[in-house]
Amino acid sequence: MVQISNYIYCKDDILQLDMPTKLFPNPYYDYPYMIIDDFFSENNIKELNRLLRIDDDIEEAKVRKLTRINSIDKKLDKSIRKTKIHKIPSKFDELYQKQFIFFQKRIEDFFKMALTTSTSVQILEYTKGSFYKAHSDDSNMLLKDDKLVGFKPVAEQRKITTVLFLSDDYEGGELIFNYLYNEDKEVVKIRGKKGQMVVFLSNPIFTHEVKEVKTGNRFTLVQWHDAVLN
Ligand SMILES: O=C(O)CCC(=O)C(=O)O
Ligand SMILES: [Fe+2]
Repeated sequence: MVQISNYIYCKDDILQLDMPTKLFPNPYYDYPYMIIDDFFSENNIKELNRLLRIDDDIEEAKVRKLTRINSIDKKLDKSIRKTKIHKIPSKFDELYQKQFIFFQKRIEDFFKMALTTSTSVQILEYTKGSFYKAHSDDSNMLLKDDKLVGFKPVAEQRKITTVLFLSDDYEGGELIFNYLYNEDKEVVKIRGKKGQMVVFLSNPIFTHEVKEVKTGNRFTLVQWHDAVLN
């Protein structure tokens, strides 16, 4: 294991792989990711949950599946991802933008980057049985005979991922960082409280997964951000 911050370690084998977008935050931090408490207030979360739970304008999420090296099939692949997507209600889109601008400087200082453009906001719903298998947000995994041999960037400017937890009344559904471990050599598992945002780098070191939801509904608001390094 290689220590990448005061309390977090990274598996050695992953570091040997071909990974053009590899990047780490400052190694002197306690954690290599940021947690922002109360990005949304309790009242806002409550109102947004009410709207989402009656919203039936949902879409099944698609995943770009890498079939052969250099060939990406955009088929819906249920073995990789099973989630639904909601549009953010417009009132909350404005509120989200306002809050994001408020926290942007802190995010930029933490990662020593300047954010440029961001994707539009997506609200994901994970009902019982939903999951999202291990993936990196800026690259596809390159497999050879079912063995991971490296990563191929799909979005080189994409540097930062934000996940805002909108609910916490569910079991399962942990956000796992597959290659990161704590001091007790346990894989890093995040169980965000509603209203909390987790901010992490989008590169393969921060490959992540959402474990299957066992009960309840897990809602997250995700966004990917392009940035330039300071
Ligand atoms: O729902 C989550 O916690 C993570 C979603 C995710 O990894 C993504 O959309 O890229
Ligand atoms: Fe992701």
